[in-house]
Amino acid sequence: MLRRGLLRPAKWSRNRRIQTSVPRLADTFDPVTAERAEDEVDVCIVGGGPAGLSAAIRLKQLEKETGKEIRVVVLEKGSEVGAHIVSGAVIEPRALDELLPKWQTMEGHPLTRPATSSHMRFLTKNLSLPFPHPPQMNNDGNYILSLSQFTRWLANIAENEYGVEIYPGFAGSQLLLSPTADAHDPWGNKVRSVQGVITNEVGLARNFTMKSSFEPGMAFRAKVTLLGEGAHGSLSKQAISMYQLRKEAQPQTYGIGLKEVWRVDPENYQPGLVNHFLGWPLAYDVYGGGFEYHMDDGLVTLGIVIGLDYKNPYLNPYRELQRLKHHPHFRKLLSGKSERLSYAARVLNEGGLQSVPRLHFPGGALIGCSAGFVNVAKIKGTHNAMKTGMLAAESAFTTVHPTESSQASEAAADLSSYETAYKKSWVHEDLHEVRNLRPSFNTKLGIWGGIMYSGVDSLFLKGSVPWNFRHSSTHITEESTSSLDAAETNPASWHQPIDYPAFEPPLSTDLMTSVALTGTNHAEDQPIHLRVVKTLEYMNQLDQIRAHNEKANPAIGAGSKAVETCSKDGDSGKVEEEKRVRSDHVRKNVGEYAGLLGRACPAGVYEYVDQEGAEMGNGEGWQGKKLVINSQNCIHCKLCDVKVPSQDITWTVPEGGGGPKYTNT
Ligand SMILES: Cc1cc2nc3c(=O)[nH]c(=O)nc-3n(C[C@H](O)[C@H](O)[C@H](O)COP(=O)(O)OP(=O)(O)OC[C@H]3O[C@@H](n4cnc5c(N)ncnc54)[C@H](O)[C@@H]3O)c2cc1C
Ligand code: SF4
Repeated sequence: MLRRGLLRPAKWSRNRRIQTSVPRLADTFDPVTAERAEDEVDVCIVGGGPAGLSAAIRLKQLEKETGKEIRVVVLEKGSEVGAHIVSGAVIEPRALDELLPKWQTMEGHPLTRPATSSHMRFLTKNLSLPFPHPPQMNNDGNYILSLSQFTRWLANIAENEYGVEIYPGFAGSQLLLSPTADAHDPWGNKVRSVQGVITNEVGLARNFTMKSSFEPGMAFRAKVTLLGEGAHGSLSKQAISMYQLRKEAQPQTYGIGLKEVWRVDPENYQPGLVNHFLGWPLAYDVYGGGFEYHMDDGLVTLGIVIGLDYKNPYLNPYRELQRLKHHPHFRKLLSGKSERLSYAARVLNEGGLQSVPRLHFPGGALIGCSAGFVNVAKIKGTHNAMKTGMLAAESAFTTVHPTESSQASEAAADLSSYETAYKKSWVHEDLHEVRNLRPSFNTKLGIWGGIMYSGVDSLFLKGSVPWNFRHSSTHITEESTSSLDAAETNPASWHQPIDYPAFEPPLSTDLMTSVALTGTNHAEDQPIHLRVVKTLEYMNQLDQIRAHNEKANPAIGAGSKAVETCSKDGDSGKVEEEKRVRSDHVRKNVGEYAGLLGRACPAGVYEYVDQEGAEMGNGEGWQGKKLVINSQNCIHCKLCDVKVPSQDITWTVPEGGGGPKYTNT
């Protein structure tokens, strides 16, 4: 795999256009007028997860089958493929069976531990009671593995057997738009098409001036751009908003999954065992539960998934996971010579079928969890992510190499055939059957009503009813890009703080001890990638991008102006505006929601600290409190962007290669 700063393969320079003017150091960087190196590819895939890698392999298989050459590039923001992958994971191999039918005979494949028994248990504080599990949770034929290791294996195959170009350490930070409106969005509006992706600049200082290590981001100009960024991707969010892809779908909803990997005492190891847990420690009105999967090599992955529509701002997902391990069941499992190896967290889509947006836009498409194909009843999304990647690849291939019956076109790539194929595929069936289960927990009948409805639907009705439940009665329109989960949060005054038990190391530890296990690192002096910006402003800025691009260098379009509110030196209007936004943020989040992010972020990035002395009057705080963002700790889970009640945090990509370094999550 290519690493940033190393020699590029011959192919790299084939179409690369390097412009000659060198930026003066300490200048402020302007992303719109910047001169960049360019590379031309047929298909640019953002994200080296199961969806992106499956799409890449399928494209190259079609090249082999037809003899028609296609250049495929995968950009991955992690320092290597798998470094940012977090999953359970018990996976259904049906998409893999289709993609690589001979995988069982392939060297080093990681599907070595079949799931041999699956159980559901209901926990009270001290008891673990058997509970009937829905048929969807049957794991016959499935495998327990580390998805991080699975993607590494898939990346090797993509690269070494099929010639996919994979560039880890390259974060897609902007969509490259056509200079003029050359296409129509799904609703008939004249829009600019996506013509590729611009990667993040490297070597910018916190105040946006250029350090000696500065390298502008590269433009990957592509006939087709596939966004496979996983749940709540930052470019996907822009595309969904720009092309109104959610116009006919319900808002997406999310859960936060936190997990640990333990090497357990051999006495407690039951290879192939899958346990799911309902009940304690979560309050009765919180959707979620625990999991425990016995992988290969004496390793057990355990964790908790919590619906982000939780109401009580005092809830602390990290403390819930630590408390879960205090249950007698987990105390026993983790006793003796057991040792914790890893900690990780990531949001996952829970919206299901009702929340799947339009999948294609002029020039590209959303694949995998960028669109949101997790089957919540199964707690599985990998099979659907892979299959949608494959379906999009087939559509992309025909766009790049039109058949005699499909006309070659100069216009932006149209991947509507992918949308049609998805609707006819087993992915759609998989989601259709369970579409009412998760939203049934949001009816007036509450959690117990949801459990009862889900039992009847999953056992007998199997989704064959004429109705579709909505995710919430909260007044958020389908077109809105605001988060439904954020809107579900209650003011702190409606709740009591939660009294979490003290940590009992090594069974349960403080947050920073866990974060240290993620290997997270970001270059210290870089612009803060967690931008405090009002959502409405963010949306207005997206509109401005389009206008701005009319005037800007037509070769290299849009992007980071949309998410850039950090002030630059000497821009006093912006400094004042930024202070006002931060002050509003603190007033809303501390004043009404007891500083929710200080608890909810699973890496301790946000702190509402006391302002001191001269700082008191500088206008960026509220009633003696100010917001501190320890962005170097961010593990890229995306919770803050989804859950912050004020909807004024936008997660953007930091320098490529930064973030966690997961190996077995
Ligand atoms: C706690 C938890 C438990 C789960 N358990 C299971 C399970 O047991 N079984 C199952 O099947 N599914 C499970 N899932 C869901 C499953 O992990 C996802 O459905 C699957 O990973 C989606 O694959 P993807 O390729 O769409 O996205 P991801 O796996 O999220 O991969 C996206 C990749 O894109 C990269 N990326 C993102 N943005 C950019 C950018 N702008 N530029 C460059 N790179 C970028 C990321 O670094 C990442 O490598 C679980 C999820 C979680 C969080
Ligand atoms: S800052 Fe946001 S994305 Fe980063 S770890 Fe915290 S909640 Fe997750």
